[in-house]
Amino acid sequence: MTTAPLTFAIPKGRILDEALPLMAQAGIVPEAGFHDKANRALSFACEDSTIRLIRVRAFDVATFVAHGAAQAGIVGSDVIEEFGYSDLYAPVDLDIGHCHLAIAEPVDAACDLASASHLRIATKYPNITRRWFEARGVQAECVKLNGAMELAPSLGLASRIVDLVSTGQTLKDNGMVETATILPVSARLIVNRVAFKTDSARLGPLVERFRALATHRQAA
Ligand SMILES: Nc1ncnc2c1ncn2[C@@H]1O[C@H](COP(=O)(O)OP(=O)(O)OP(=O)(O)O)[C@@H](O)[C@H]1O
Ligand SMILES: O=P(O)(O)OC[C@H]1O[C@H](OP(=O)(O)OP(=O)(O)O)[C@H](O)[C@@H]1O
Repeated sequence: MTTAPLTFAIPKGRILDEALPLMAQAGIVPEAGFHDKANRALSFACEDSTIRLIRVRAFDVATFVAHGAAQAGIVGSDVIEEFGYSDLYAPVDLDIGHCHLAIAEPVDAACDLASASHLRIATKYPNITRRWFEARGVQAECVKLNGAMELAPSLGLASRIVDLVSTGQTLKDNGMVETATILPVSARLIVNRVAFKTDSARLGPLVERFRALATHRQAA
């Protein structure tokens, strides 16, 4: 009987450049076609034929793995927190993809965050945002956007945004200032909990390889 390859999900964009060298050290090396920008394929064989890669949007990495369509993957802790999938196990902080989730407002914001009881906030992270404000007695009405959050205040869509910040350049270039940090973010190895039990022979060593690499990076 031939066993199906393990499906390993990775995000298309930012994390990928940092994740690929780490994956290679853990024995996951995609076929050459993966690096061809003109290639529209979404699923790729690996040098190790027991693993195949799928390249999907960051939020979808968590969904594929939580539902068992992929058995493991790499995703930001922001995405893990936002979904809160109980079927996801995130055993290793990979120490890559560092940024943070923050509240930001226009430099000349009219209303004071401390005295507000209700706020309209543009974000890709409505669950994290609602929870954070609720814990501080503020009702957050979230307008879900998928990008370009920084435009929302100047166009009257929301008074604040909750978005990822890395260098702070995007906020600066759009006349905004960070007022609070909600969550530090880094990329994690994620595994489907059921698969981790039923396919421990393959997933156990894979997790251990990434764990050893992360420990080594953090010690360096
Ligand atoms: N400056 C940053 N801005 C956004 N995300 C960052 C940044 N630095 C690290 N990240 C991480 O990268 C992840 C986004 O990954 P990536 O860009 O691969 O997603 P994507 O699939 O291209 O996103 P989208 O679905 O928004 O198009 C975030 O979830 C976060 O964990
Ligand atoms: O602090 P900085 O270094 O400027 O990075 C932060 C920006 O990066 C992300 O956007 P991204 O470039 O991923 O595009 P997006 O708007 O499509 O999410 C994020 O949403 C911010 O807009």
